Amino acid sequence: MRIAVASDHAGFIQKAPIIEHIRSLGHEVIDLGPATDDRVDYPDFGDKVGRMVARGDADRGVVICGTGLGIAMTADKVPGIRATAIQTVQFAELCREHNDCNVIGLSGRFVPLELNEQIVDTFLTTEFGGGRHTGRVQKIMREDDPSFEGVPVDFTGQE
Ligand SMILES: O=C(CO)[C@H](O)[C@H](O)[C@H](O)COP(=O)(O)O
Repeated sequence: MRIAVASDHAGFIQKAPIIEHIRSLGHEVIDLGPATDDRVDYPDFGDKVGRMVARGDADRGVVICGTGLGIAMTADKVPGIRATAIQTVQFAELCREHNDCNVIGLSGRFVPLELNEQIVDTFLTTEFGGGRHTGRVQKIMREDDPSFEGVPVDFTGQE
């Protein structure tokens, strides 16, 4: 697969080893920066990865900031992206199996590299489960999203 990767200054320390790790698994990596650990704004980099995955120029994305939260929030704003911050291997598995997550946010400050590498392994090897999850994922994406496939949305209880 082609994997887009980016960070901010707080995630920068883990970006190179995570890229190396992803390449060692046989994937192609597109490094969307930054090139140094100078202070930057994480939304600029979350957005770049989200757009690249949404365009289909990358299959999945990995974004790294201090917590993994803000950079994942930003990627998730791009239509077609289902991004979330992940801190455990089990959540990495479930975000793929249940949510067809295509971008994960990692914490460069609070989660050790070894655990983040295991999270990435799981994120890249777990397939979407389909079945009962398909319609739910469609409801996440709403009608104006390019990946919406026409499943009727029933937001029960919605005003
Ligand atoms: O975690 C983050 C956003 O969710 C960022 O990486 C930073 O840790 C956070 O914005 C704090 O930035 P700082 O300039 O390093 O204090």
